[in-house]
Amino acid sequence: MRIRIAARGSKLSRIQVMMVENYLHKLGIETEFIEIKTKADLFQNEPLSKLGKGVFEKEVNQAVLDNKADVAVHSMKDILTEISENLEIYAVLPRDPPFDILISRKNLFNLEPNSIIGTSSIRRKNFLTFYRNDLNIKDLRGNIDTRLKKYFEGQYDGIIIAEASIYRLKEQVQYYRLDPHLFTPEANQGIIVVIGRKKDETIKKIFNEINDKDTLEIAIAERKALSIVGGGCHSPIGVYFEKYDKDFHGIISSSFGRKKITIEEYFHNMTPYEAGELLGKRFLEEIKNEGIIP
Ligand SMILES: NCc1[nH]cc(CCC(=O)O)c1CC(=O)O
Repeated sequence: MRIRIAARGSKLSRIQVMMVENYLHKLGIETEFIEIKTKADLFQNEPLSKLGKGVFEKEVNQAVLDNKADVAVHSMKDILTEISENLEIYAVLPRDPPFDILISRKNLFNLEPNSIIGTSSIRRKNFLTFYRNDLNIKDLRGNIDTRLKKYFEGQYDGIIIAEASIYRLKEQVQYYRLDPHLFTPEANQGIIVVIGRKKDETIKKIFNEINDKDTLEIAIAERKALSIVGGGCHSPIGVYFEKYDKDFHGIISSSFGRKKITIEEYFHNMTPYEAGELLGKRFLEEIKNEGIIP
């Protein structure tokens, strides 16, 4: 048995594939890596907002649909919009650190005024300006290793990225973890997902053994909450769920100029769909009450 795995060729993407391969090799299954170039790789200097939807995953998933590969491996937060009806989620790996981090020599509240902070995420920009409207936010694009290089070269006083990236690349750098109540991560951040063809029962079964059930439930709750509030890929709204035994704990938050709306709640005896839906609905109610949406 040999499984062909499609993914992007960036350093982070290759490591993510190796993490999936480790599980397969333990089951005695051989693997083959198939590198796919996506829009995000071909236009590394363009702002993501200009490239449109599906920049990280479209071509990778297409390789699976075309039977050039058996499965696709992605950062799950890059596939928050609906996937093709002929594809489905086969498995998720246990979640890596889900938080955002500030890579800097000073923490968020000790940075000098006018410090140059790099991020291209609208969610991160909005949270940053909510806490510190005296900072100088500069765009920061490229693969994670490119972004780190720009920081080490001194182009920025700090950059904000996902902790999972540093964890997977095993980079040694000083950083500060951003509290999920203050800086709520993007839905599904830190989760690696394997996607395959709907009808391929043999391969689906193998990944069923690898799947981390709690992580999948958390991922579903976060996706459900985001779909209720109408956010897609790279939404300005952060969503974060944790699971304790049978209970879910959820945070949803977004900054609107000088205002920040954050809802936090525990959900007892509920499915991830129900918990996600309730959290999303409470957030919508709140932004209506606050006059943010009519
Ligand atoms: N948008 C790019 C992207 N997609 C996934 C990750 C991090 C890894 C993960 O969340 O699994 C990153 C980098 C970042 O947000 O800093």
